[in-house]
Amino acid sequence: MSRQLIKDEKLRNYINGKWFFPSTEKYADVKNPANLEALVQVPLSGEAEVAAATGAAKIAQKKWALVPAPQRAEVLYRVGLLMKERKEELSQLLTMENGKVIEEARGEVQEGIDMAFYMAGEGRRLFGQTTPSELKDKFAMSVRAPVGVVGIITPWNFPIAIATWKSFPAIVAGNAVVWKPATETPIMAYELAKIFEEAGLPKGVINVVFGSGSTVGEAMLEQDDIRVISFTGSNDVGRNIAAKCGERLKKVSLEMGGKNAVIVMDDADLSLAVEGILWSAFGTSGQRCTACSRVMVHEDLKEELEERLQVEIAKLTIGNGLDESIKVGPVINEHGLNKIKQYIEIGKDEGAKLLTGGYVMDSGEHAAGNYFAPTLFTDATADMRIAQEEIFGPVVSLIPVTSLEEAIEINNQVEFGLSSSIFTRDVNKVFAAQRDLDTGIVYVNAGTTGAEIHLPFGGTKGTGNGHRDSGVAALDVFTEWKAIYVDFSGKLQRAQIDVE
Ligand SMILES: NC(=O)C1=CN([C@@H]2O[C@H](COP(=O)(O)OP(=O)(O)OC[C@H]3O[C@@H](n4cnc5c(N)ncnc54)[C@H](O)[C@@H]3O)[C@@H](O)[C@H]2O)C=CC1
Ligand SMILES: O=C(O)[C@H](O)CS(=O)(=O)O
Repeated sequence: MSRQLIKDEKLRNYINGKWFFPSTEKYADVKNPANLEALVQVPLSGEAEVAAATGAAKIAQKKWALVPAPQRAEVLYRVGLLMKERKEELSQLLTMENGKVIEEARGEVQEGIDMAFYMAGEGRRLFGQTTPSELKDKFAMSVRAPVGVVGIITPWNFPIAIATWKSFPAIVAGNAVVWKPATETPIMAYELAKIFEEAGLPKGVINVVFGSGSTVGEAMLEQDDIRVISFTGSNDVGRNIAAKCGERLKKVSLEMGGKNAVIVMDDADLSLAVEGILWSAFGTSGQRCTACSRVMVHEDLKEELEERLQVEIAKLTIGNGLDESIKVGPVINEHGLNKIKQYIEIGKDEGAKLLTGGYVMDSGEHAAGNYFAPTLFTDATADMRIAQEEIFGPVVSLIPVTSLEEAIEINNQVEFGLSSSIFTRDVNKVFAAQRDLDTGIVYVNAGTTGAEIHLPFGGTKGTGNGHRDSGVAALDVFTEWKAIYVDFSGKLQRAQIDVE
C-alpha cells in the first residue's frame, strides 16, 4: 500500500518554480533501508543547477523581502496546514526512505508542522529594539533585515524536520533559499517543495537542488550570492564548509555531531531512567545527533541498571518501521552498518564488556535490510574510543562513577557538547548539573532526545560554531541587524548635548 505513495520514479529539481530533470542526466537509486527495495531515483545534479537556483533565488528575494512579514507568514501557515493534512502520508514516506519507525516519523513530521506555525507567528513579531538616542529629537532603533540568498544543506537522519528548522525562519525573515538535501532521503525534500508550491510561495523563493555533497554542496559554497550556509551533518564536512566559507567571508551556521550522555545518580527513579535510556539510545536506531551513547551510572545502581536494561532490550522488536509493533528500525545503509560493526570491535579490544547485541541481524525477516542489534556495553571508561567518538547507531556504553562531580567531568571530556541528561530526585544535584554540564541542551529526568521547536537547538564545542537552529535564535542566522537613526530636529546634530 505505502509503495503506491510514490508517484514519480525519477525526482526532479525545483528551480524558479519549475521542475527540472538534471542537466547531467545522472541519478542514484534510493533504497528503503528496511528491505532494500528501490524507491526512487534522485538526480545527481551539477554546478549548472546550483548557479540557476542561486540566480533565481537572487531575483526572487528582492521582491520577497518587500512582501510584509505577516503576509510572508501566511504562506508558511498554509504550508503548516498542508503538512498537517498530509501528515500520515508524509510519515509513511519518511519511514520508507529513512527507516525510522512510523511513530517517530509522525513525530518528525509534527516537528515540521509545529515549526511552520511557530515561524508563521514570527511574521508578526520579528522584534527589533528601540532605544533612547544620545541626541535630542532623534529616534534610534534596530530591525532584522534579511541576509539575501541562503544555502541550506541537510542530513538524512531528520530529512524533513531539520529542513523546516532552517528554511522556515529563512523564508519568514525575507530570504530566498537554495536547498541541498541528503541524497539518501530526497523524498521528503521533494514533497516539501511540492507543498511550498501548493501553498503559493512565489517562484524562486525556495529552490531544491538534489545531488552529492562534493558537487552540489561544494558548488553552493562557491556562489558569492549565497550569503549564509546553514548546515547540519558530520564534523568533517562541517569543518570543510567553515574553512571554505571563511575564505569568502560567508556566514556559516553549523550543527554537527554529539556524544550525549545520561547520568544516573544513586537516588534516581530507576524505572524512569531505564525508559529514558532505551528511548534515547535505540530510538531512530541511535541515529540522532542527540542519541544517548554513554551512561554514567552511580556504582551502587550499576548492576541493577545492567540487568534491567538487558531485560528491556530483549523486548525490543526490530524490523520494518511501517509495522506499528516495531520499536527499532534499520540503520540507513551498509556504510552505517559497517561503521557500527567497527566500533563493536574497538569496544571489545579496549576492554569494555559486551552485555548484549553487537552484531548485524542478517537472517530471516532481517536478511534484506540494514539491521543492527541494540547493543549494550558495560565497564567502559571515559577515555575509550566508544566513549569518545560518535557511533551513530544503536550502541550504548555504561561507565560506572562514584559521584556527580565525576559524572559531570566525564560528560564534559568529549569533543562534542550537544545534549546531556541527569536522573536524580535531589534538587541540589539538578541545579548543579544544569549549570556544569557543558552541552547546549540539558534534560532532567528525561533522556537526551526530544527537543521542542521553540527552544534553541544546538551545542557547544565541536558540535557547532555558536549558532542555533530552532526557536527565535534561528532568526539570528538568517537576519542581519540594521541600526536606524531618525533625526527630526531639522538640523545636523553632531555632538551629544551637555545636560545643564
Ligand atoms: N547537531 C545537529 O543538529 C545534528 C547533527 N547531525 C549529524 O549529521 C551526521 C549524519 O548526517 P550525514 O548526512 O551522514 O552527514 P554528512 O555530513 O555526510 O552530510 C550532511 C549533508 O552535507 C552534504 N555534504 C557532504 N559533503 C559535502 C561537502 N563537501 N560540501 C557541502 N556539503 C556536503 C551531504 O550531501 C548532506 O546533504 C552525524 O554526524 C550527526 O551527528 C545530524 C542531525 C542533527
Ligand atoms: O536532529 C535530531 O537529532 C533531533 O531532531 C533532535 S531530538 O528530537 O533528538 O531532540
